Amino acid sequence: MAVIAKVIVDVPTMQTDQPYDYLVPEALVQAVQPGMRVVVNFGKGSREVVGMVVDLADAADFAGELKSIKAVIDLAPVMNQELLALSKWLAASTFAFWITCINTMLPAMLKANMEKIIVPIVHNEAVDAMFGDQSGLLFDQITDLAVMGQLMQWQQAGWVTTEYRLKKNQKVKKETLIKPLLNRPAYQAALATVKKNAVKQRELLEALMQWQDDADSPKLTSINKRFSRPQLNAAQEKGWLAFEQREIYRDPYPEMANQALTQPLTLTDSQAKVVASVSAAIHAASPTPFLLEGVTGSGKTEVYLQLMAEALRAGKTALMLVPEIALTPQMVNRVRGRFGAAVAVLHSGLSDGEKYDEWRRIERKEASIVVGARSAVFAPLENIGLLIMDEEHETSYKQEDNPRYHARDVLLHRARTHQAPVVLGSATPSLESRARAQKGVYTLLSLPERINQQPLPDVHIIDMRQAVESIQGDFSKELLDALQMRLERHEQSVLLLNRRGYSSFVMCRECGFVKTCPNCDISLTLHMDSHTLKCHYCGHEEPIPNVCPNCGSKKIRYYGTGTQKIEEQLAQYLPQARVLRMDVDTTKKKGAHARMLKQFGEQKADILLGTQMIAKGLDFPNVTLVGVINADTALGLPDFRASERTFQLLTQVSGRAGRADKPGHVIVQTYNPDHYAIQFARMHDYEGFYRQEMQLRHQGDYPPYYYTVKVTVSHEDANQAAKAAFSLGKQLQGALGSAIMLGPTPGAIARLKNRYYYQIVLKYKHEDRLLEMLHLMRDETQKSARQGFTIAFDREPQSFI
Ligand SMILES: Nc1ncnc2c1ncn2[C@@H]1O[C@H](COP(=O)(O)OP(=O)(O)OP(=O)(O)O)[C@@H](O)[C@H]1O
Ligand SMILES: [Zn+2]
Ligand SMILES: [Zn+2]
Repeated sequence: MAVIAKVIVDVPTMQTDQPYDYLVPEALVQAVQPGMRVVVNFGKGSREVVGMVVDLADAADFAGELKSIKAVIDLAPVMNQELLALSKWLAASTFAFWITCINTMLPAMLKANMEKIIVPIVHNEAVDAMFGDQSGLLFDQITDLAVMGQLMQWQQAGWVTTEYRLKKNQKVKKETLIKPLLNRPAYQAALATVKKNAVKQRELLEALMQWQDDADSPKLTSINKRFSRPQLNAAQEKGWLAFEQREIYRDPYPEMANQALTQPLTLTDSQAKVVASVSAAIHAASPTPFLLEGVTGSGKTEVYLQLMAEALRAGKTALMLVPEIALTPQMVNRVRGRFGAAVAVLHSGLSDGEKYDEWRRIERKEASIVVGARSAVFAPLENIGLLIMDEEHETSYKQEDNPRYHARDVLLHRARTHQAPVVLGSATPSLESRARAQKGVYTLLSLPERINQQPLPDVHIIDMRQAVESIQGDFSKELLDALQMRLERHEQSVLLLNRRGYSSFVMCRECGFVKTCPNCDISLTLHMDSHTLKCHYCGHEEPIPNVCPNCGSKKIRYYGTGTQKIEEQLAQYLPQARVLRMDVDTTKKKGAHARMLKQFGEQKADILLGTQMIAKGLDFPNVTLVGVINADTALGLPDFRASERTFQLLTQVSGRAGRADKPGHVIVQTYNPDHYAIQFARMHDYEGFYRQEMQLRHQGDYPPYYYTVKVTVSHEDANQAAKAAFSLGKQLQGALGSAIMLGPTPGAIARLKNRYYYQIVLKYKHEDRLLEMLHLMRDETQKSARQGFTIAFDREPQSFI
C-alpha cells in the first residue's frame, strides 16, 4: 500500500498552510516520519524545495498523479509531535504561515549553510561495508534512495548518527581519548618484551594497565605532557591503544563548570506558602496558571529554584523563561549554580554552535531544566512538569517579526499540553495578567514583603521645574549630594537614564532645523563615540554638521541626554567616583555585560550608570542609592501603555536599592511629579496603580478590556500604500460586528527605509468573523507582495507607533 506524506513546503512566495501530498518512495517507507524535513519538486518547472513532513496517510487527497519525495534532509525527526502541533497552533493564533512558525522553532544551525555528515557509532559488518575506511558520509553525496533508507533505519537503531558542520568549518566539537585495547595480562606480557632502559615505554604500559581499570579513558590533552605524540603513535601501531574521538559540547559558561552547587535556603512563611500551592499543582499534573505578585527583593528566584527542584523530584522537566538573557546573567548563574549541568541555557547571546549544542542536550534528555529568553519557549523538552516566566510584564517576550507571538501565550499553551502548572512572576505584573487573576483565570499568589522584613526603599521625588537654580547639568543638588554621601560611606549607587521615547539629536538654535534620516522620517541620533549621526531604523550614518545645513548658522547644538554625556558630567562633579557605563554601546561585545556586572559586584566601581538594561533583576547588597535622572520621557509617547511602562520601570529600578541589611534610598527626577504613575511608584503601591489604570483603560476601551490587532500596510509609493490600506479597511468594515476599527492612519513614523506605512487598529471582544477575515487577508498577502506591498498582522501589539 502506498504511503503518502503531507508536506508543508518552504516557498516564500507561494505559502499556504495546506500540506501537499507526496508519495513516499519504497526505500524510505520504513523511515519517513512526521517532523522530518524532505526535498520535493514543487510547482511549475518542478524546482526542488525543502518541506516539512507534518503527517503520513494511506491515501492522497490530491486526485492527480503524485510526485515522490526526492530525498530526506533529516534521518530522525527534528520536531516531535508536540512541537509540530504547537507550530500549527502558533500559525493560527498569530496570522503567520505554518512554515514560518516551523522555521522559527528550529535552531538556526539546522537551517544555516551546513553540510550534514552521517557518522557510524557502531561497527559491524554491514556498517563497515557501507563506510569502508571513511569516518563519515557526506549527506549531499548520497543519491541512492535505497542507501538513504538503509541509513535512516540504522539511525533509528542507533548505529549511525547525523552531524551538522557549518560549511565554514564550524563542526561538532571533538576531543580525543586514549583507549586501552588490551587487558592486564596482555599488558604484563608486553611489558616483559620491553627493554629495561625503555623507561617511557614501560611507564606508558603501566599507565595503560591503570586506565583499562578506570571507567573513563583519559583525554589526550590531559596526558600529552607525560607522553609525546610519537610515543603514543608507536603504541597505537603496536596495538596497545587506540585514539578515540568523542563529541563534546561547547560550554557557554565554562567558568561555572566545577563550582559546588548551592543549597536550597530555608523558606520564609510566605515563600513556603507559594511553594506549597504550586508544588501541589505539579504533583497533581494540573495546568493551573499562577500569577506570582512579589515585591522586589521578596525572594521570587528562590521560589522558582525550589519549584524546579520539585518538578525534577516528580520525575519531570522544567522550563523557565527570563527576559533577554544578556540582561540577566545573574539569573542564569543562580539556576546553574543550583542545578549545574542539568541546566541548558538558550539565548541570543550564544553562537549558533553553542545554541545547537544546548538544543541537542535537551533533545537527548541530558538537560532537564531549560532557562532561556523568548525563543526558548520552543525548547524540545519532553514531560514538562513546570513552566515559569520571570518578569512576565517584560515587552521583550513579544516577538516583533513574523510570527508575532507572545511567549506567555505559547507557555500557557504548552502547559495545557503537558498538564503542568505555570508561574508568571513579577513585582509589577502586566495589566492583562493582573486582570486575569482578578477574574480567576489565573490563581493569584503573593509575596508582599522583602526577605528579612527589610523595608522597601524610601523614594524621594525631585520636581525639576522647581529645582532650576540648583541644577547642575542633568543633576539636582539632592541627587549629587546623595551620590557624594555614598562615596564617603563606600556604598554603591545605580543611576538610570530612561531612554524610552528619548533620543539625542542635533538642532539648530536659529531656525529649529533638526537633521533627519534621508530614508526614514525620524531624527538622527547623536553618537559621540564615533562622532556621527545615526538612524536607528535603517543604519544610515553621517558626520555631525558644524554649521546648520538649512540656514548656515553655527549655533547648531546637541540636544538630549545620552549616557556618555551623563558620564562626562559625573567626571566633572564627582571626579573621585569610579563609574561603569552600561548601554548598547558598551555591551556590544560578547560577555561584556556579564563582565561589567561582575566588576560592579566586586565593588570595583561606585556608580553603575545605564539605560533600561540595569533596571531589573540585579541583586547587589551594597547598593543603597538608586537615582533616576529622567523619570518621565516615556510619558509623552502616544501609547496607552506609557503610564504602565513608567510605573514598572520606576518600581523595578527602585527595587535595586537596599536589598540586604543597609536601607535603600531612591531619588527620582521628574517634570511631572504629580503624575499618578510616579506617585504610585513612590508609594510602592502596585495594587493602587492597577486600580486607577484599569479605570482609565475602561474609559478608553483599551486592553485588557479589549483585545487588539494592528494591521500595517506599506509600499514604496505613498499613494499605493494609502489606497491599499483603505481597501483593507473597507473589507474589514464588513466583518466588524461589535468591534471597533481605528484608521487607516499613516504610521507614527510614516516613512521608514523608504517605505510608506499605514495602519489599522482593531479592538474587539469576541469576533470570530473578524478573525476569519484576517486569516483570509493573510492568505492574500503573497499576491500583494508581488506588487510590492507588505502587510503585517500583529495581535496584541506592544507598540502602536
Ligand atoms: N528564604 C530566604 N532566606 C534568606 N535569603 C533569601 C531567601 N529567599 C531569598 N533570599 C535572598 O534575598 C535576596 C532577594 O531575593 P530575589 O533576588 O530572589 O528577589 P526577587 O523577588 O527575585 O527580586 P526582584 O524582583 O527584585 O528581582 C537574594 O539575595 C536572595 O538570595
Ligand atoms: Zn539653522
Ligand atoms: Zn533611516
